[in-house]
Amino acid sequence: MSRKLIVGAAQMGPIARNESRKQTVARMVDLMRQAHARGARLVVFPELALTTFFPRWFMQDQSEVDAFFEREMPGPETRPLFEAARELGVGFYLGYAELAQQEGKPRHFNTSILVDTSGKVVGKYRKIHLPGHSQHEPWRPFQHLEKRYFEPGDMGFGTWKAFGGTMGMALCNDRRWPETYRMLALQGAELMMLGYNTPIHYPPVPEHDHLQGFHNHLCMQAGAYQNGLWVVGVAKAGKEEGCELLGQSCIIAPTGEIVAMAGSQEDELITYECDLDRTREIREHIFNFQLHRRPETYGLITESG
Ligand SMILES: NC(=O)N[C@@H](C(=O)O)c1ccc(O)cc1
Repeated sequence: MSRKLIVGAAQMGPIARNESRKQTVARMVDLMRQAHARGARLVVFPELALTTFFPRWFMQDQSEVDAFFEREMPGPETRPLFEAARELGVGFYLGYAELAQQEGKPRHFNTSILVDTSGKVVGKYRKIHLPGHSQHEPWRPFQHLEKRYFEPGDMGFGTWKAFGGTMGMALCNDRRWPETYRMLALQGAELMMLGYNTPIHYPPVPEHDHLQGFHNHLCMQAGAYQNGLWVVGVAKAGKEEGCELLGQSCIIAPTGEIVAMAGSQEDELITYECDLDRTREIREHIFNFQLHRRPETYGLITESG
């Protein structure tokens, strides 16, 4: 199998609170068709791609919260994505809010799945680094209640053999933590897929608002280079329910170079032919883990506190 994989980063523009799953999924299938026309075999969608970014609202009624969650995947409204994968031979990464039943209890996760070109789910990841807060903070112009509506992922960081390589998944805030990339690279990841929803306005430290775009690329470019992997970072962008979300979706080579970037705040597909063998330029040389890492000195990193 070829080690060259044309990957699409399917940035999405705003999703209104009252937009139905059916409408959103139709937008996504359209992006998959564009990807197919450009020869892509894998499309990466944003985090929580099926609905508006609901953690911006404080809700006390759990049924109101649960309306943003998927109880099955695929379900009736998301099935067209899986059918399109099969029809077009285009797999996808999808971020969504997952309501699972584990040992008879409801569990809420911020989840991504990897679906192959036959429409089969081959991997699942549950977001580990949940940002924000868990209580209503009325002083904020909008909330960021991920810590209220989700629990931290319970599956760890994983990789999957698919699309001719070793694929890793992460979600949004995970990209700011170097451990994310290293955990994936140590498991052989050659390409990391990551969807994000990043408000430009950061209420606790507004003097950093103008740095959102810089910090977004800074951490993903560093993560790609220091771990010798491709990074595909995909935004839900634009002014969503009055809240400005960062765009700048991008594909980053293992050298840390941005090789493709979205230029709009709307639904926009960017593609690039990623040669998975290019990971070797880094991993067999400057960051040859076997030769140069000194894990015996890194113990503090895994101690809590
Ligand atoms: N969906 C996310 O994980 N978003 C976070 C991020 O981009 O790291 C984020 C950004 C700004 C905040 O005020 C809170 C959280």
